[in-house]
Amino acid sequence: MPTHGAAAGKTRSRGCFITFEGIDGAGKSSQIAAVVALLRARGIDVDQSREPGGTPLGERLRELLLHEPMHLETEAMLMFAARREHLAARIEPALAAGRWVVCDRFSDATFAYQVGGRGLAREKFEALEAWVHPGLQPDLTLLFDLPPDIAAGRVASTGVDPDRFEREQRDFFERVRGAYLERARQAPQRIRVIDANRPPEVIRTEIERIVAEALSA
Ligand SMILES: Nc1ncnc2c1ncn2[C@@H]1O[C@H](COP(=O)(O)OP(=O)(O)O)[C@@H](O)[C@H]1O
Ligand SMILES: Cc1cn([C@H]2C[C@H](O)[C@@H](COP(=O)(O)OP(=O)(O)O)O2)c(=O)[nH]c1=O
Repeated sequence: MPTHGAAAGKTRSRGCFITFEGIDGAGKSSQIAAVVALLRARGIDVDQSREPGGTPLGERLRELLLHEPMHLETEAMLMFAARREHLAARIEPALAAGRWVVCDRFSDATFAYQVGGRGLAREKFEALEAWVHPGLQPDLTLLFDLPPDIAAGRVASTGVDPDRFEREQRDFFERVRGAYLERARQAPQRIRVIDANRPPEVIRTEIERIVAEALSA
């Protein structure tokens, strides 16, 4: 974990990159604001963002990705095109300036949804990842893990019209969940699996402990 020199009043160092992941309805959006508030209360300069999106172009690509039917490989490449722009225009400059970046989803989501959920060839995912962000991964990823039937119930209860991904069936989300857990097993130091089938306050306490650990590392 990089030092948080700006917060501690030491020499400014590279910022920390934290991502949130999980299937739709896992509850990550509800917790991101709390983490950002916690970090800001500690004097850390935080840029909160999301994928797909995070830049004007990325948000336009998000609209297409969430609503326009397309080939699986088009979908994967557009996710990485939006990410390339996001890294160049926002993430890299922020981290280089010592700001922290808290992002709702990153490349683990492409592994989970496009490789796990849709069946994109792994080598194609790996090639895109190596092209778009060689040597860069989040410093910490909080993976919200939840059975798909419970997550689907939560999504339905919001009353918001489901997008192209949210309309997928349970077996799709079983594969997405499995791919996320596989990715977590490959990078256990970086990806912390959170049992999201608990009350929000309990999850929040656990996340605050993990982030506090990151702060003191
Ligand atoms: N731990 C939780 N227990 C029960 N309901 C939750 C929990 N966390 C979030 N929710 C509810 O589930 C819905 C989806 O949560 P949200 O944070 O938008 O999920 P995500 O961003 O992971 O798709 C919202 O209505 C939210 O209030
Ligand atoms: C970043 C990313 C998102 N997605 C999908 C997951 C989500 O269904 C959708 C939008 O993400 P998000 O806004 O996080 O959805 P929600 O808040 O409802 O959980 O995009 C991918 O399929 N691949 C990706 O690389």
